[in-house]
Amino acid sequence: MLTTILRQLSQYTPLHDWFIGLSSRNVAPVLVALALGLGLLLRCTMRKASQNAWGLPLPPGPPHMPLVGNLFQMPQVDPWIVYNDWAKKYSTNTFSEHISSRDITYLEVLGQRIVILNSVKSITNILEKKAVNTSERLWMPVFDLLKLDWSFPFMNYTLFWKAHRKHFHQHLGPMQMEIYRPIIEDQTIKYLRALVKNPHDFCLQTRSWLGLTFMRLSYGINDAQWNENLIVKAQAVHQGFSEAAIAGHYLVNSIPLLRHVPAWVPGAGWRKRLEAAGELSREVSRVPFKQAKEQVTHPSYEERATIARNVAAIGYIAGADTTLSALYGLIIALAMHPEVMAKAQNEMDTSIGTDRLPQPEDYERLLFVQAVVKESTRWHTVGPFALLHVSKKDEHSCRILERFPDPMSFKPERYFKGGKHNKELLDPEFGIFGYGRQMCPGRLLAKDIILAHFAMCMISLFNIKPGRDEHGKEIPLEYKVASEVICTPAPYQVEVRPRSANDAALIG
Ligand code: HEM
Repeated sequence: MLTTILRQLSQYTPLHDWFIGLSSRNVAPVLVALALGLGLLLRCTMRKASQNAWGLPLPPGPPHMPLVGNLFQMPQVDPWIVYNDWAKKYSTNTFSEHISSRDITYLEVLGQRIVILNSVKSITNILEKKAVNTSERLWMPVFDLLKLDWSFPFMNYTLFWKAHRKHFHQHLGPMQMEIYRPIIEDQTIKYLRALVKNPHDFCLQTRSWLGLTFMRLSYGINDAQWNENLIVKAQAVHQGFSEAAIAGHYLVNSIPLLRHVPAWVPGAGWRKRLEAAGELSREVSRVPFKQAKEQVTHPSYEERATIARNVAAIGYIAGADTTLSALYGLIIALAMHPEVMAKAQNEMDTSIGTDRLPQPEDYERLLFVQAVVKESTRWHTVGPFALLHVSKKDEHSCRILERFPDPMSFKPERYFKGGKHNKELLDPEFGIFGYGRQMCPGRLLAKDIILAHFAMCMISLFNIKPGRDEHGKEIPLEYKVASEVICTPAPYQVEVRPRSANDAALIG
């Protein structure tokens, strides 16, 4: 039995061939070796886990620690490269005669079938046309400990999920953007003023601006301290979920029985951390809604309380880090391509002048700025694999690649042909926000923040350049991603300064 489990688990490690030869007689020394290895591994990951990719301290509290860290994780190669190789090796055409074999990769891991969709055609056929069958979610054992039953991105395709979706649309549809703009604008102005005074903390300030904006939008409370306290807790829940959702991060996801290991058992510290995060998750999903309801009138409070509070609570958790990652992608793209920045600034100066701040209405006219944002969301894809879709019947899950010529280059010009919109090219928006019935319901808000507020303000008011070291020498920028559930550019340093004194004065 033990040897079988070890052989199965070893599929994820470079030791697979060795484990195949394992017999029940030599299993004891292997277990001792594994225990020692595990101890070492936990020590290493513990040090790493005290900071996130951007070097920002993680919020206090749990759960920053995987049980079996990197042992079962994919090798440190960009996952899309691995999936592309798999597409060549393991493609199949079992599912439909209309889809070619390179469109789909079919794998079986620990008895679980995984289907990777490699093309727009297979995604449309499977996740959109057959959405009734392919819109379930994967519930992991660790989610029970994290008490994520309120979190609707993990709900199956049920009436309860539909009620959440409807509520989300009612409050984040195109008409509602007008209601939210004053809040976004107020927070944006505060952020830009702070940035002019202190351009060094660009990354932290951008994060804080988005966090406060999302909390204000979710609960309607304009109290920075209240919102900040809540952000710290929501961030801990988000971190817990992000780690839990990475395949192989928690052994309990592969061996659900481990859920029942009591927290006092030596080595079960992971359970304590998950349980503490679970308590925070309950708190975040209930308490702020109750407090806010006592303080403000917010349109959503009139609705069914459970759904309204679940939707409010997920706004920050699903929206803030995804949007932040997209902004970090845009910023590094601009800093690495001064010619693109100059062309976008020129378009803004000629279309709206230099004597006022850009307004959301302006962006319809700014075709090149729009192309810059489009290209940055393609070049730096925040969720390259969306969230897993699970099928009810024997069908499928996830997604990937459609070809753009020279895909690794940042070229907003690719969206134009003969001076006009290039209709031959796939709109990168296909895919960025997911597929079918579970396509991201926050996409209008995300686009509003990214384009109508952030991109226009940054491009028209600031110059963004590579950062400098203590000798004043430019630090070369390199785009790499720290790939997890949400892909974030690896930390980089940029210099963000107003283009002129006049620009700084416009912010007040
Ligand atoms: C650039 C920013 C964003 C990106 C790239 C993004 C991307 C995604 C993706 C890929 C999915 C999975 C869709 C699928 O399963 O096929 C998703 C789902 C979701 N997103 Fe977003 N998102 C962003 C911003 C937001 C914002 C601002 C909010 C909330 C205000 C939000 C709320 C949600 C929710 C609630 C779901 C789950 C939907 C469901 O399961 O029915 N997202 N998002």
